[in-house]
Amino acid sequence: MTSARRSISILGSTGSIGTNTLDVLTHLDEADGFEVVALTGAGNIELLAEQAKAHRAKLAVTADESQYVALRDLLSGTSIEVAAGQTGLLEAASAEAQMVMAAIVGTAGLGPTLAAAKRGADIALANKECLVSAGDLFISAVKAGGGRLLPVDSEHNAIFQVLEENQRHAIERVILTASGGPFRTFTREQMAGVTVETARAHPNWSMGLKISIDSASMFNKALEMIEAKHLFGLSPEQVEVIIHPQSIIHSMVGYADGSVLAQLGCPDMRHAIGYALHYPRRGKLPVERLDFAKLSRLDFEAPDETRFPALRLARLAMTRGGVQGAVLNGAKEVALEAFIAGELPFLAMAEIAEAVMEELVQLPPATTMDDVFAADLEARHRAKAKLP
Ligand SMILES: NC(=O)C1=CN([C@@H]2O[C@H](COP(=O)(O)OP(=O)(O)OC[C@H]3O[C@@H](n4cnc5c(N)ncnc54)[C@H](OP(=O)(O)O)[C@@H]3O)[C@@H](O)[C@H]2O)C=CC1
Ligand SMILES: CC(=O)[C@@H](O)[C@H](O)COP(=O)(O)O
Ligand SMILES: [Mn+2]
Repeated sequence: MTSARRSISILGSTGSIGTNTLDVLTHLDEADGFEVVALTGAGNIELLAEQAKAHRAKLAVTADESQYVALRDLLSGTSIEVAAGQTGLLEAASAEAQMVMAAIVGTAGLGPTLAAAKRGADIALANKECLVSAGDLFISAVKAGGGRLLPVDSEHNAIFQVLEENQRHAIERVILTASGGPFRTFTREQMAGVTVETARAHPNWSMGLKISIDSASMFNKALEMIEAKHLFGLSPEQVEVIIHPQSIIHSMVGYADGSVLAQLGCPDMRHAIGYALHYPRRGKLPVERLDFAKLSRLDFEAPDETRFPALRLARLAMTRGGVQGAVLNGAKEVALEAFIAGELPFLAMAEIAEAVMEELVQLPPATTMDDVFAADLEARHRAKAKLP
């Protein structure tokens, strides 16, 4: 008896996670294969059209409404439907695919991912901002929809792999590994004048522009601390960070008996993506195998919250709770865009995020998603007002 092929939509298929996901799909055994339902991108419509044709997608969506006609022209003569804008993204998220890879960058991914979660799709979650901004409300939406939440962010995927469900009561801590980024050994004086080009040059991972710069400021790890808290139901004190410059250990779980379980692999996102696509089984993946003799050593250092204040801000956001995660992330996104545009120095990103968090410390906790979006918007307004 043959079982029906599973189906998947990829929100953000033209990005780093999106293209890696399509690559993994092409390498899956026939029995593990997926039909591709919807693919979405934003500015890169040539790649989106190419992907949609190659993977026989039913729907291709650009988030950029001004690109609708151009995308439609690129796909004319095919049976692939075309849509654009926020409505198009929601159409893609709502199309009947069993799994949705959430790989849009930033808070822009929250609305569409939520729509997919509410209709009960399994969510392969790369977009950490969903959990940073909406936290437990996002988890509740997934639970109410009835789909699975499969972490794709490499650290959280690692924890998911080694977290023994029947030992949940005995989890003492999770230890997120951090590469330290390109400025791991820099003084604050050295960091003051860094450029986008040096900040985007991650030592180990090939990723999109924004997450690469977030790794350099360690805002990426800050977001991941908040992501881990919500994903695994932890207290702020249970979330630790350790600098591990080689990015071979992707994270660890420490148990009440002192044992620490870790997941290791080469720094290649196809590990985490492939794990989510195969889940709950494991399957073959086209990734490099670790050669421990060549590796010879793994290093660790304590994180420095003075040089990388983003980590301190994450702890503040976790301890305060409420909408402080949404505020931190919204303000950070505005500051990051300004840094990328050459309008803000590197160290000012954390200064702006902290100032906005202090201004909005009294915002009440979110009871609905509208409260989350409102907090995000307010944080953006406040951050914009602080730009030079
Ligand atoms: N890259 C990685 O290895 C990892 C990424 N993540 C997380 O995964 C997410 C995606 O990251 P990454 O793949 O690096 O990002 P990229 O910048 O490479 O890709 C982002 C994707 O989102 C699309 N996009 C951009 N802006 C919008 C918008 N406003 N509305 C809708 N779609 C938009 C882009 O379209 P287009 O390119 O066509 O403009 C692209 O498809 C992020 O949340 C990141 O933090 C987590 C762990 C690892
Ligand atoms: C691949 C991945 O999950 C990234 O989030 C990565 O962890 C970034 O590296 P840093 O540890 O430098 O933030
Ligand atoms: Mn990560």
